[in-house]
Amino acid sequence: MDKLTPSQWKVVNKPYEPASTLKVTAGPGSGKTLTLLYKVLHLVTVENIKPDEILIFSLTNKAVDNIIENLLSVFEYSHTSREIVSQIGCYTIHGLANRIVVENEGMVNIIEEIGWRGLMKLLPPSKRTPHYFKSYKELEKVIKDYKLNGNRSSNIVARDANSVIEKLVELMDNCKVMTNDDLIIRAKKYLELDCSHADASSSFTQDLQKKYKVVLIDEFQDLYPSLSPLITTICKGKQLIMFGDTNQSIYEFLGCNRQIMLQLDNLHPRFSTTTLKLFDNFRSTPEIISLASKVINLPPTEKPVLDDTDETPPELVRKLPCGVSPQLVSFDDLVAESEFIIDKITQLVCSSAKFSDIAILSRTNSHLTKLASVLKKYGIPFQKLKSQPDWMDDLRIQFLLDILKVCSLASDEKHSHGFNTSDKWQSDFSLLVTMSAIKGVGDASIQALYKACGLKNLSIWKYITMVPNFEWPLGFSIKKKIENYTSNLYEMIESDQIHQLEDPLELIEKISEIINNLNLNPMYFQSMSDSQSSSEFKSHLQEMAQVMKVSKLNKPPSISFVKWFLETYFDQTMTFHQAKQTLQTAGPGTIKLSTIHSAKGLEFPIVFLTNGSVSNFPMDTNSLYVGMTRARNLLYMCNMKHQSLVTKPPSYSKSIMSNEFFWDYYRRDLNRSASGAKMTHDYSIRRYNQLRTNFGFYRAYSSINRCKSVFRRI
Ligand SMILES: Nc1ncnc2c1ncn2[C@@H]1O[C@H](COP(=O)(O)OP(=O)(O)OP(=O)(O)O)[C@@H](O)[C@H]1O
Repeated sequence: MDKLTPSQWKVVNKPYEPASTLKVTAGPGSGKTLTLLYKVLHLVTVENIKPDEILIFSLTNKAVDNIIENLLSVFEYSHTSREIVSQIGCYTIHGLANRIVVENEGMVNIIEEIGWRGLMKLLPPSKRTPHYFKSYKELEKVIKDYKLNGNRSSNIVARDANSVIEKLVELMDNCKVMTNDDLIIRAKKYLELDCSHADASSSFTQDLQKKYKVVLIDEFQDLYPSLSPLITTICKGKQLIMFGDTNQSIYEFLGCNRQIMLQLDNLHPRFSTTTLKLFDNFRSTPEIISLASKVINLPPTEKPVLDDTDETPPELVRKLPCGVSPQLVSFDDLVAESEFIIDKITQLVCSSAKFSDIAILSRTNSHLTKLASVLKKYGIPFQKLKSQPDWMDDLRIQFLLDILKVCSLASDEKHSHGFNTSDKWQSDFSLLVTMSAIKGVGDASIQALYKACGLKNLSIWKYITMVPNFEWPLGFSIKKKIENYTSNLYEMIESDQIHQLEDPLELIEKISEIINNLNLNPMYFQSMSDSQSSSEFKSHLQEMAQVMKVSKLNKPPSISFVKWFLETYFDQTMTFHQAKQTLQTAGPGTIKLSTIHSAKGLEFPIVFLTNGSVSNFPMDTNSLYVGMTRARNLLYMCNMKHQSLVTKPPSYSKSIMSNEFFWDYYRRDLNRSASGAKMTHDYSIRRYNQLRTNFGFYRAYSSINRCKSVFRRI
């Protein structure tokens, strides 16, 4: 058990008090997450708060996974630690909102790329001039703006296009298609509704209103204004304990953090609000802290300034210098950058580092993908840390899920007889999305069909299966294509087969067969990166099948398998993803690849921080600060463009290998015994030299750019 410092104890020992706020502010590596964990332990063991009365929030799945994993070790003294931890509510804010909404409304669609592109198909051609919606991203922005501000929208396009946007929003509402912001607003609405009927049977929504006594928020600097309605509703009247560091705020593009913090600061009366600070830094070497402070513009040897809310003695804990400063290097291209990274990794693992000590952090996912393919070529084991598994981002899988939704929802529509029930239309959205992927079915046909359904007051599925085709306002060849679509899905929907299939593999097989017969337009999936090859699709399909198998095991008897999977696959995937990543960490070491955003709250002994191999885009200060402060001992920074940093081309050096002082320091820092350093220095150098010859690293890291003039002449 780590020995807490007096300032950490002060946070932990602050007594439980309903309707109060405790705000803990502290820099990176000061032990905020650790203090949060011990605070939970204290609440359960000393304050007699039951585990199921404690709710913990963070913004990213990774941060939530990290908290759950560490809670297990904090409670390990108890033989029921797993049970205790499983009772503590630990969620991302969107995960929690999703659960509330699904509990109250059944299956909902969170709109993603494929859905926005489907909606684009419904825009009248005149509105599809470049002036209006050049891309689905632009449409997404306008719809979000319209939902927030309606006719008051400051966006001219949203106001101009109002009637079109209005129709799209209506379709989204009818089909329960939501943006993440809608999800938050809907969840808040259900929390308020539940308040009014006190004796409704127990539910997740009610637990949130009545059961929880303490809400802990990790990384409060990541909150943004649209989360405010839900968070303030949940926290009001409870003890709110929040931890954060404004310098690490990297979600400002989603809105101003200060705005929501003001609301949270004023949630409870001033006399019930306390702010405490932690000043120590247990993570990074003074060399790293000094450079990071320069970036964020803090005096490096900042003495804590005490304010009237904090009498904590400034007993600073800092690591001793390690003797190696962060290295800043710049490159002409990806080849030179990756040679540098591979060479350094080789030196490090030929010394005392393990692959699992190393992380490569980048601003963008696309740069990570390029580096991943380089690591693969050199046979270096790596693992991508992602907030959600790759299969969920694969457009082909999203299409498959949409076909499942069409089948399930259209089949339900058969049983809905009320004229104004919302489930009468629910399949429309997924049906439009999937139909518009058929070769030769253009925007005009989709629009004409959708309009005709509106006039008949029928869902699209009912229209194309009940209305004779000579009434359809479509040309002959389009009619044939739509009939082909209908006949492929007909049996699955009309004979209720979709709700009878209980075997995940059989279900995938049947749906794949349908998709295979649909004559899809390959251009529809064009925006997928090259890396999403067919072998990747196969492995994504296998991963989805694994999640399906897990959901099959926990499916309640009262619901069909497909419905259960579609309602819960988001939650189930996250649980499965977390379990899988834990297993991978336990196996042979792998280098971690992550965006800076996904690495929030994590730490690694060695970090390569890269801004992209040829990027001229300066890294924003807070992201740079977050990236740098993930490192405990060694930090390499590639192509960093920032006013406070000076980079230079790398010169070839292997001095880190012979720095015995550093490697002693390193092993002590990670609590590794010297016997763990089984290789002698000479042996390490011999091994490295051999690998260097194999890999072809010589005196400098070669740049293809320099050879460009030669290529031009050829
Ligand atoms: N009192 C302590 N004694 C020893 N080590 C500690 C102590 N408190 C924290 N640590 C260690 O310091 C490191 C950083 O702690 P933690 O991750 O909780 O920091 P943080 O403030 O949440 O950082 P960030 O803001 O970057 O997410 C961890 O390795 C943790 O185990």
